[in-house]
Amino acid sequence: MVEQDNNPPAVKRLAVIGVGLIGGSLARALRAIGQVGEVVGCGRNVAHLQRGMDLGVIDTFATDPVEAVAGADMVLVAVPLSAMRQVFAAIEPGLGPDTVISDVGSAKVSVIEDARAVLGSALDRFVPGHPIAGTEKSGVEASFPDLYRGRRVILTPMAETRPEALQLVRRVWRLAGAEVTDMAPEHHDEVLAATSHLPHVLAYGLVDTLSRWSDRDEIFQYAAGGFRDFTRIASSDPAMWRDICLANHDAVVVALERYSAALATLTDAVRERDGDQLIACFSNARDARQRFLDMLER
Ligand SMILES: NC(=O)C1=CN([C@@H]2O[C@H](COP(=O)(O)OP(=O)(O)OC[C@H]3O[C@@H](n4cnc5c(N)ncnc54)[C@H](O)[C@@H]3O)[C@@H](O)[C@H]2O)C=CC1
Ligand SMILES: O=C(O)C(=O)Cc1ccc(O)cc1
Repeated sequence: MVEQDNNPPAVKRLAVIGVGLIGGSLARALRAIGQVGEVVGCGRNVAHLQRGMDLGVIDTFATDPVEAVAGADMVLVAVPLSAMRQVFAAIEPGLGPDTVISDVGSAKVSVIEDARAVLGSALDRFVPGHPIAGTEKSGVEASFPDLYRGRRVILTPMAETRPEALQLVRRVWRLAGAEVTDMAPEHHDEVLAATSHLPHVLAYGLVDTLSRWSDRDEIFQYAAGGFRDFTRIASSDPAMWRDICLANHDAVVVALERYSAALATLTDAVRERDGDQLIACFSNARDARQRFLDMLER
């Protein structure tokens, strides 16, 4: 049943800076339930913004960030991590005294540093956020309204974040169907380095290595479903993942080093034909993955 009533929408005017997979999906989710009055898109590419209008994701657009955020009660910054600081600086002069600003960046410490550097007096209305939902696809065409349904969103509020700003952002993500959790930004970056950033680097590393194994792509012809499952995320946007590795470098290096040590131990076990150690590793991994799947179903 679509939730629709005569109450005013949660957000009267939403400005989405960066109308791609993530920003476009939140706009679609709120529109689908009548919880946004108007969506203004902002980006650098007019053809992409026009596509967002044609798809019904945004109502209107502006390429000037100040124009885009004028009169908005909420601004969602959904651009690559390397563009965050420049976008915050560009929107700052257009923000109203009560405009709430949030972002969706995959690393949080770096985004908070960017906001602190340029958001000025609007910093107390900035709510750093990260939806743990996405796909390997990019762009507004890939956006869909149910992306956040049943998924988690992590908010990493700062000491100065106003409670009413946090409340609005929390409400918006809940309306989109997400389960919202608060977390310290440093902890967020460590956890996501392990569960998201490391697997992406591993998938890219595996496919890159195999593609160089032979000068043709011959070995891929013999890959089974497991290879496809393991490497889906290597189809993700390389520039986005470069940005994530650079923004969260300390935690990603720690995760990679821990994984490398575990891989060295596994290599020894295979070399020494230590079947017991292989069984111990594989069984523990299978049990842990089952617990993970059970958690998803709860
Ligand atoms: N793709 C995913 O699965 C997830 C991505 N994220 C984060 O969300 C953010 C956006 O990612 P996606 O939506 O996947 O990317 P996307 O490529 O689909 O969309 C990004 C949009 O930002 C625009 N853009 C780039 N630079 C800009 C600038 N300087 N000013 C205005 N617009 C600009 C692009 O033209 C594009 O429309 C990234 O920070 C990423 O780390 C978070 C969760 C999941
Ligand atoms: O495609 C997938 O499975 C993902 O893992 C998507 C994703 C990418 C980046 C994030 O910060 C969060 C989720």
